[in-house]
Amino acid sequence: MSETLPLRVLVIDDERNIRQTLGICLEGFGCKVEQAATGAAALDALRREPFDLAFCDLKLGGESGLDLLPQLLGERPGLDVVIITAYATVDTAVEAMRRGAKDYLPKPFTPPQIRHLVDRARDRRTLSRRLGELEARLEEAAPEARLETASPKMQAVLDVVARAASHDVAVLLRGENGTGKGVLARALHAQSRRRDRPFVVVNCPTLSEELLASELFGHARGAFTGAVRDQEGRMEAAEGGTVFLDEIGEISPGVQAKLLRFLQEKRFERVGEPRTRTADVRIVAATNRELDAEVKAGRFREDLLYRLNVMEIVVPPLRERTEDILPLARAFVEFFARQAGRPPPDLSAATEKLLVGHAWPGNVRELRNAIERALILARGQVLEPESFPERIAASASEAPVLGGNFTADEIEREHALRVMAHTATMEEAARILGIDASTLWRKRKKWGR
Ligand SMILES: Nc1ncnc2c1ncn2[C@@H]1O[C@H](COP(=O)(O)OP(=O)(O)OP(=O)(O)O)[C@@H](O)[C@H]1O
Repeated sequence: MSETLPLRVLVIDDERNIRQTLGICLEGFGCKVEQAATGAAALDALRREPFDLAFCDLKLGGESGLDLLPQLLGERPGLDVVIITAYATVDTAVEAMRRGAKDYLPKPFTPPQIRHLVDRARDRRTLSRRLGELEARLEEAAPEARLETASPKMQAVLDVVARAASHDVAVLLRGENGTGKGVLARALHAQSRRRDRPFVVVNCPTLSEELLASELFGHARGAFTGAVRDQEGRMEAAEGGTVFLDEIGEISPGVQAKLLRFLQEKRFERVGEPRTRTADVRIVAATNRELDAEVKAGRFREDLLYRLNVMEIVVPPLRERTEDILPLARAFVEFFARQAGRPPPDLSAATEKLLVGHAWPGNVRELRNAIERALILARGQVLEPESFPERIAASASEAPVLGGNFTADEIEREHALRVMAHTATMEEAARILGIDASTLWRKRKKWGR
């Protein structure tokens, strides 16, 4: 597995000697170090680069490190600040902590003391990341992702994900709803050198244009109604990590332009603020649409598509990796049984046949929901087909298959329904089917859908 990103440390001291000694020592512990001799230089450096840790002298020539402290934190709220001083007294230590310092280092200091402070800063960073992950998992009550697969198609996808992880390029995941694009984006992050930094999800279509721009890039107080204070965006919050943009095909032209600039230059402005900021994040985007078609239709910028799909990964639908159905189903049974505090039931042979035979238009999400529901309904130690919804049971026994004993009309209906299951609009489905939307509309009425 690749190295993680080094801790970025800013040393703020007016004495060149101290800056250099501390710098050499920190570099020896694997940190990336920059130096600043004045408060203004320190603030400038913080604006340019998101540091993790700062060592700040209590006396900076005529300036006071204690007064500088709130300004440093105002610039980077997540920064860990350690105050250094030759004038150690309990009072200044308490005051420094009160103003937001994380630690206190009396001069003269020794390398083991510095190492201890660096380790503490690393631990804090890891803890806050893990807390974020746990909160996200609690919110979704999601089972552990199962990344083993017996399907050659899915294995090929996982291989590309592993390769993409070690190259810091933008990745576009394409696939139907519920195929696990979010799960793969998370896996990619976890295998990359950014894994100790945040993984942040932005669900694009749930927000209006203005709110999405503000969600991504932040806003200044008063930028729009309801913007009561300055707010950082998800790009800043994810500094050093990965931002997962779900349903990227849905974003408006205005946000497309902002995102393109960000991908080109890593620069952006908060909504309503002239100042240009930078953020170092990897973008992973996902879509269930044919973005090439969206480009042709003039709804999606071609230059943005080429920035997003430096690597493109197509995630196969569950019906094209039937080998995965039962292992996933068993993993979900275990998870939901554990949640309910009961022993996991077995799948009967009839249930296994049913699950493997269903087309799963909603993919892994549909399978997960079906198992969750079945566990609520089934009391016994074996899950039988009766605990599954009618449409799943029916599709296993009756779904027409190519080359089977079915009329062309039945095959057409099945094909059209499956296409409609993974398209956002009737127009899109009609385009794929090669008919016009009004014809599809009439056919649907005839089929009772
Ligand atoms: N390999 C896997 N192991 C365990 N759970 C999975 C796996 N793949 C998908 N899931 C589960 O299936 C559901 C859908 O996954 P996910 O949200 O990643 O799909 P998606 O393709 O991003 O869907 P959408 O396009 O609708 O956002 C989630 O509940 C997720 O936990």
